Amino acid sequence: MKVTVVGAGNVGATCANVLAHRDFLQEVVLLDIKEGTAEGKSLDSWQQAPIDYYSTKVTGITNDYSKTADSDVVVITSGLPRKPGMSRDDLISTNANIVKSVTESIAQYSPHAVIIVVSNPLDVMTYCAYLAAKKDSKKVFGMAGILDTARYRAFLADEIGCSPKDIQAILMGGHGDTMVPLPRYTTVSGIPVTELITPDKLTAIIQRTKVGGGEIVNLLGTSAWYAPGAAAAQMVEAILKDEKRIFPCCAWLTGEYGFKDIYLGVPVVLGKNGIEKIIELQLNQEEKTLLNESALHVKEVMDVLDQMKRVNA
Ligand SMILES: NC(=O)C1=CN([C@@H]2O[C@H](COP(=O)(O)OP(=O)(O)OC[C@H]3O[C@@H](n4cnc5c(N)ncnc54)[C@H](O)[C@@H]3O)[C@@H](O)[C@H]2O)C=CC1
Ligand SMILES: O=C([O-])CC(=O)C(=O)O
Repeated sequence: MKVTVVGAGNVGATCANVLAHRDFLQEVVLLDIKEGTAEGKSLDSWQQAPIDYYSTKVTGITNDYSKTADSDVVVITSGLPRKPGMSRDDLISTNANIVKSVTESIAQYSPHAVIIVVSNPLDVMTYCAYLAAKKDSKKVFGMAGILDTARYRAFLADEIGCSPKDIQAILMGGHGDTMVPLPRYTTVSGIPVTELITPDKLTAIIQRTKVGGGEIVNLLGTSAWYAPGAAAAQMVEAILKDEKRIFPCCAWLTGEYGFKDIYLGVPVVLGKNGIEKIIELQLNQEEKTLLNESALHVKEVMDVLDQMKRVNA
């Protein structure tokens, strides 16, 4: 089994390193456009192997896509991260060019690969990769929901005073400040979260989750990478081990939840074929309204991408 991670920056290198630690892959290729970056981080990862006991070697490559040939899964993390004061949407023009050209190269050498997009603005970059890959949408999807629910779960664990392992949650919508955490579908080892936390505290945690990416950008001057890299690796593992895990992922909708022709975060089953099923929850009116607002925002930014394509055509 072969995995390629494109972009050996903070998120991509973390993802490759987490995959190496999982120790189930024959090959992980880490590719970057910047000479030496992928090679250096791969070497560092291999020198960690005797300490942390794994045998999966990451191979670093500068921009030679022939070395990525026949990958089973490709994770695209190439692109600019935002800086304080920026929104994810501000990255659209630079990152759309990068994601389009990377996806075309990947499609040429690994026509059957499942593609997981991480670059921002996530929902629209996933759409961009889908257009460039020209393949079944069940094999082109985005990572955001695992990260966003992980933040929500971590904040809840702090507040409740329990292990984050025991918090199950789902969250939907775009990967932006309009995302929709779902307290009705949040439990702590089966106990409804509302029995363990006051409504005010829960509302504050939902709000903090929505701007969780920005909180880290303001602290670091760039965006997060440990949790995002691990989240993408978790998706890779679910696919290659055919685990049928249920995660919130950014998926192409064809009528689910009343939406068509849009990439949006929804619960899916992940297995060897990529997205094997989109799960449709019975949302209440308030949840539907929030999801509609989020979808409207994503659609607006998708329209910007379509407009850019027309100008560049
Ligand atoms: N979906 C999500 O939840 C998250 C998304 N992100 C996004 O992931 C992306 C990467 O973030 P970081 O790793 O922190 O950025 P980074 O700047 O550390 O790394 C990006 C890497 O992409 C490389 N790159 C640029 N153009 C390339 C090309 N054409 N081909 C190959 N490599 C290329 C750069 O040389 C750099 O090493 C950003 O767009 C960021 O906003 C970050 C965190 C979470
Ligand atoms: O906030 C950002 O720009 C990066 C990202 O998507 C996240 O960490 O959620």
